[in-house]
Amino acid sequence: MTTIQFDNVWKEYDERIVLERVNLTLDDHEFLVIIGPSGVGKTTLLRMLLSQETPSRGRILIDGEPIAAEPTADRGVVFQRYSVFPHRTVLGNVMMGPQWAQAPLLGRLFGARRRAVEERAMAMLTRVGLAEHAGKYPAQLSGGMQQRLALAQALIMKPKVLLLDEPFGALDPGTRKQMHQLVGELWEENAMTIVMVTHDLPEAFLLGTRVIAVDRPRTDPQAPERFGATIVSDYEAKCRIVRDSRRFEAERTQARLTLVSDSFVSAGGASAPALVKD
Ligand SMILES: Nc1ncnc2c1ncn2[C@@H]1O[C@H](COP(=O)(O)OP(=O)(O)OP(=O)(O)O)[C@@H](O)[C@H]1O
Repeated sequence: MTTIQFDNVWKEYDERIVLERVNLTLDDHEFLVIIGPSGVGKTTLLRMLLSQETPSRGRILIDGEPIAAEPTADRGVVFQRYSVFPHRTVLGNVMMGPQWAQAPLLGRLFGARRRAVEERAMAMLTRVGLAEHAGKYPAQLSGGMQQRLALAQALIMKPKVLLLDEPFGALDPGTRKQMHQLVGELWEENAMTIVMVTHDLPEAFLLGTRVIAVDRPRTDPQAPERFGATIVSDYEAKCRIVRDSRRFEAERTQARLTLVSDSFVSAGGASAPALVKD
């Protein structure tokens, strides 16, 4: 269960007001999409949700508590340009987060603990369709594959909130469509809250349960820094019945996955891949 609240949030850089009076309450398992003109402050909103920036005024609450001052593992992020590490293999990239979480000094695990993380990472790579590329380096992958890797890297940390900053902006239309499908499925399966920035309106309404437009409602041509942007429109992008039926479908899929993996364990005595679709 994750709720997010922006309570009269402002962001100023020196004399310049970028965002003002941002008030927003997000329900659990929402897929919020932020749209708006270039330079208006969309990424700044995401960066505040990651604790990479702090509000100049107001506060942000997650599950009713003030947001942590530092970035934490329960908030994952995928950027437009690849946030993966070029000198690590695909598998190495996905294993990195859990290894640092469990071994904060060395960033490396050994023995059974390493094998357990490797198994989880392989299951995640299977889920995003990259298992057969586990030994490759990011430069050997296409743009869409690199974004799937970035998603796997974020999701293995089981974030409560996933932040997506124009994650499909650099992809061709076909790959984009596949990524829409994948992100929609992962959102349902992982029961997390997603906040995504995009410039693509159809994409916003296809994926979002809620879409907000951010813009400057007033401007002073003599002093453009005087007024900031805020939420100027707020659309419920999917009616309750569509959301409920999608959730029902996801729960059915999850139940099938559990069944498949249980029968695999009892039949073979070995551990099953965590996520295998029938
Ligand atoms: N660290 C910073 N110091 C000063 N100004 C900044 C800083 N970070 C962002 N800004 C300014 O804040 C404004 C909003 O930037 P932001 O990147 O959030 O916009 P955006 O809506 O995401 O833009 P785009 O759609 O082009 O990515 C910009 O004018 C930018 O120059």
